[in-house]
Amino acid sequence: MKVLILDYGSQYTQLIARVVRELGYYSQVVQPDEDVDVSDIGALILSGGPASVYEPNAPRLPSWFEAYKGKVLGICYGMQLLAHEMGGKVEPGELAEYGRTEIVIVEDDPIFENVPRESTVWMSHSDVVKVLPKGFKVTAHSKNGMIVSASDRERFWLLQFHPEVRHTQFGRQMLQNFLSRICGLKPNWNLEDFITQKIEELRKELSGKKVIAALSGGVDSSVACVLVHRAIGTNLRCVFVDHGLLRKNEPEEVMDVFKNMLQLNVVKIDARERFLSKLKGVDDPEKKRKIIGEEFIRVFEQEAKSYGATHLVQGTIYSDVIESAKSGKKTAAIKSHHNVGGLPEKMDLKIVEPLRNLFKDEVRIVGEMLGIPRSVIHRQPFPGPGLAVRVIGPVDEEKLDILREADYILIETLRETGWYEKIWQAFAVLLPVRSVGVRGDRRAYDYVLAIRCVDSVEGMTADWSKIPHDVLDLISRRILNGVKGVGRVVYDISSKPPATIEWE
Ligand SMILES: Nc1ncnc2c1ncn2[C@@H]1O[C@H](COP(=O)(O)OP(=O)(O)OP(=O)(O)O)[C@@H](O)[C@H]1O
Ligand SMILES: O=c1[nH]c(=O)c2[nH+]cn([C@@H]3O[C@H](COP(=O)(O)O)[C@@H](O)[C@H]3O)c2[nH]1
Ligand SMILES: NC(=O)CC[C@H](N)C(=O)O
Ligand SMILES: [Mg+2]
Repeated sequence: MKVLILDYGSQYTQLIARVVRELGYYSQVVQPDEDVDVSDIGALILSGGPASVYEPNAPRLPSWFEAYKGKVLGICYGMQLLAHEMGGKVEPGELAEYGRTEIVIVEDDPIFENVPRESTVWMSHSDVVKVLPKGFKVTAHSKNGMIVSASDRERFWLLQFHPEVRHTQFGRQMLQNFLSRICGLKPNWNLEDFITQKIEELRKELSGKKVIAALSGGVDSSVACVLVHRAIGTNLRCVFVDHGLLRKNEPEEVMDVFKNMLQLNVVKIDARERFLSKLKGVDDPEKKRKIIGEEFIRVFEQEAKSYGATHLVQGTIYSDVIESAKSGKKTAAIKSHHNVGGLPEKMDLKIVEPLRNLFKDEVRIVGEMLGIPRSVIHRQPFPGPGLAVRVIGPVDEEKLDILREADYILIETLRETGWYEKIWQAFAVLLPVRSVGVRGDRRAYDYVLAIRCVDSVEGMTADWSKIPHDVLDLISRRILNGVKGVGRVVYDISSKPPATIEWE
């Protein structure tokens, strides 16, 4: 039995799924227009969302909703939608509530077991449920008198606030109450069982077959490769592409870890020449990304052929799956992310995605259990197109060398000062701008280098990291003294949105 989460577009939908899993219950996120098997749902949670239920095109309950007879928790939009559909009244509120709100429980309810009468919750709404459907009772008010919680005590529990966010003091307790006391579920999700079952499944599917995997040395593809390796051993060939856009020492380090430490069958393809010649003179970021994606495909096609592979392993994780289900609906295209993601339609290989139901933090735990070194598991993310999107404008060897050296100094300094693991992602960007300086009484005219360090959770939003000035100072002096060609260092203080994390 699983906990099904209906995604009405909230920023926090994935967070609901994660908290539920942390509590020990298997959860899955689906869109309201997706088909599901209702017999397998142990509890249903409706997420929040940006729409207003009284608008004509607002998303509604799924077609299978009537067939589902179990208990339902509606959060924010989910609460408003249930109230509206069952004959209650939802209206624009006079004042919106964003952020911290104090609530008072006014009626005993199993969802509030072990929750004090007064506590702090996190809100993000402007609509309000003015009238509840018949049979419902208000169970908590906000201090300014709004209905923040209600239930019919049989099937439906409604919360106007977000129990899934950490700022809601007793949010986890409430979700735990819903799942165990109200729905009567027993914890059924742990990652050790996941590993054993997955290896068994992979063995059934792949034994006797030749399989290749795109290995970047990043967290996701590494864990996927090690898992498949456990299942089929040397019939797996991991393909690591050196496209000439990797960081200093990266090719050697990746080969050392996977070949020598983890004893995987891994080949490094030296594709520097073909990538760099295709990129020569190309200025437009999207064109650069497309060229790189295309070349990746060509390289993998060749490798699959020469190895006689029928299957390709990818490190797709659950947030990729949720995002791609959403995209194509009304999400604007900001940039083409290269995962080797375009592969499935264009190649004649079956795709194997052992991690497609796991979140990144779960992937990390699985990686640790599989004995992958900490240096890999806690590596900061690095984009498939590599340094090509960090040399702004046309890419050439000279610029790549400058950037490689500066990036190396940045990362080493962050490690030395204990900042590397505190920052979600840190890197240098070489700008196509020169600036005047003075070195030993001589005029200098060198490139400007930007440092980008961000705090984030999944990379969807980000803020620039508040690194102490003395650390920034050390980074700047070391780069200015140690990297020929860089004459000025600047720190990027843009959040995402409106900026993105990478500059291209
Ligand atoms: N240099 C490379 N050689 C082979 N495959 C690559 C390379 N770069 C990227 N890939 C493929 O593209 C996929 C997507 O890259 P992405 O950066 O999202 O994931 P990752 O590298 O596995 O993990 P992380 O998000 O931690 O960097 C990788 O899982 C890998 O399959
Ligand atoms: O595998 C990848 N292929 C790509 O093409 C790509 N572009 C950006 N990124 C990484 O994604 C996160 C968000 O980046 P943006 O804010 O720049 O979109 C950040 O972590 C970026 O490094 C990529 N990863
Ligand atoms: N976060 C939400 O679910 C918001 C619901 C609705 N759009 C409101 O503003 O009240
Ligand atoms: Mg990566």
